[in-house]
Amino acid sequence: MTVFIGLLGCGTVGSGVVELVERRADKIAEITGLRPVISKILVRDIDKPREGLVDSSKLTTNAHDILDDKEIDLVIETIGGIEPAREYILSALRSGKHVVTANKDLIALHGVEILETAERHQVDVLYEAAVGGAIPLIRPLKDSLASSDITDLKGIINGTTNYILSKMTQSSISFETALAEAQRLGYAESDPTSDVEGLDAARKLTILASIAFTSTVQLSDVRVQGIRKITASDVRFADQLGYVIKLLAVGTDREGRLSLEVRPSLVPKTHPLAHVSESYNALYIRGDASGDLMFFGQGAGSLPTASAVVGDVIEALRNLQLGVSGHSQHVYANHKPAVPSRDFLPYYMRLSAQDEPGVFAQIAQVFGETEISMSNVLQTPTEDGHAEIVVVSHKASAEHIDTTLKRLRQIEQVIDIHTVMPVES
Ligand SMILES: NC(=O)C1=CN([C@@H]2O[C@H](COP(=O)(O)OP(=O)(O)OC[C@H]3O[C@@H](n4cnc5c(N)ncnc54)[C@H](OP(=O)(O)O)[C@@H]3O)[C@@H](O)[C@H]2O)C=CC1
Ligand SMILES: N[C@@H](CC=O)C(=O)O
Ligand code: NA
Repeated sequence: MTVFIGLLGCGTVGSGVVELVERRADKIAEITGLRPVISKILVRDIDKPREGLVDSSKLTTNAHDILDDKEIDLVIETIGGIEPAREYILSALRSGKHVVTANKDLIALHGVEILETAERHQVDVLYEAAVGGAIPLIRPLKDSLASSDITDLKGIINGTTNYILSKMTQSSISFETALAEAQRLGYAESDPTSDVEGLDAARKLTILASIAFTSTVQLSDVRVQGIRKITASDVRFADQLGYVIKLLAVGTDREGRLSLEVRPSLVPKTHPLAHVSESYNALYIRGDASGDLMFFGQGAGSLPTASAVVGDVIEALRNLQLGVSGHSQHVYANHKPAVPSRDFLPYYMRLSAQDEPGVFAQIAQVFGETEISMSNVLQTPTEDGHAEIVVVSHKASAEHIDTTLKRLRQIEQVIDIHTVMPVES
């Protein structure tokens, strides 16, 4: 039997989905007993040249051609953003169509509304592609690992920033050139600000943390810092000190209190996360029974993301065939409070100061008075007669570091504190 599919959006991910559904149709029919056929494809610009297997006779610019088509049982959404994707998905669910989406913005912000609508209409809504591209994360957390209390999530969940930081480290190319390349390769969001500012990773962490910590996590629970302020100097200093810089997403559940953060961090070159390069993502998960696990794979790009989308299509078809649709989603009733992290970590600080006798002594005095010991110090003169100073502290709380930074800013000869990042051990 054939199941007709409507595809909303046919860009980087959507065109990969067209290719993969075509390529895997026989196998999917063999696995599920149902043959998927993409019968209509919604795009914004019908005249745009399209490569690959996209059949132009299936294209439409009218969403109703798909949403009102009674023959279509499943809708795949790869438009991105909030509207009109939200309205199209809700409309599809209300008409009894199953939905597969790669849209983390939407699931992070309107997940509860979408999951509850799907539940009411007894249809599936699946979103494995929304986090970590090809890496199975949502399903393992929802099913295989539900036997454990998950206490820690830590990883690299944005391909664009990881690509930029890897290129700045390995090839010394500029931030702007690396970002342009990530856009050309289809890793970046249509507005790459959300990648660079850490918002894309924060949305993904919201989704992961909701499932891992069985709580309705909100995007506002996540403290977010992106990589915009990281310069070639930071990359160079980190390298000299034996680290690489990575944008990490970190979530912990400590007796029902959640700490959720996305922030650039120094990772020792010997740490497994240091070797996760370019568009690859990786996530550590710690559970009380499972112990530590690490998931690794391609977190962005056309076919890797399409592989997760088509994996969800297979699950939806299987559920349809077994008559068990509408039971895949979970909405968590409780909301665990979000609190600042209490973890003690070493910190990296880069500041510039007047290159004068006695300035370094004043800086060292502040560290002494605020009782934070320094484990490493680098100082280099700059061309404009200033000094660039890097201090790596011993372990301290974020609050304690803030007090030290305030005191450092009061030193007249301290011009600016450019970068402050925790250091992973
Ligand atoms: N790129 C990646 O690596 C990954 C992306 N995602 C998510 O997948 C989704 C799609 O991303 P991506 O494929 O990169 O995005 P693209 O910008 O490449 O593609 C978007 C597609 O949607 C169509 N579209 C946009 N707005 C409208 C509209 N208002 N009405 C109809 N069609 C519209 C575009 O039409 P047209 O072709 O005519 O311009 C295009 O075909 C996003 O939610 C993204 O976050 C998730 C994981 C990885
Ligand atoms: N822009 C995202 C795409 C995948 O989710 C990223 O860079 O990771
Ligand atoms: Na995934």
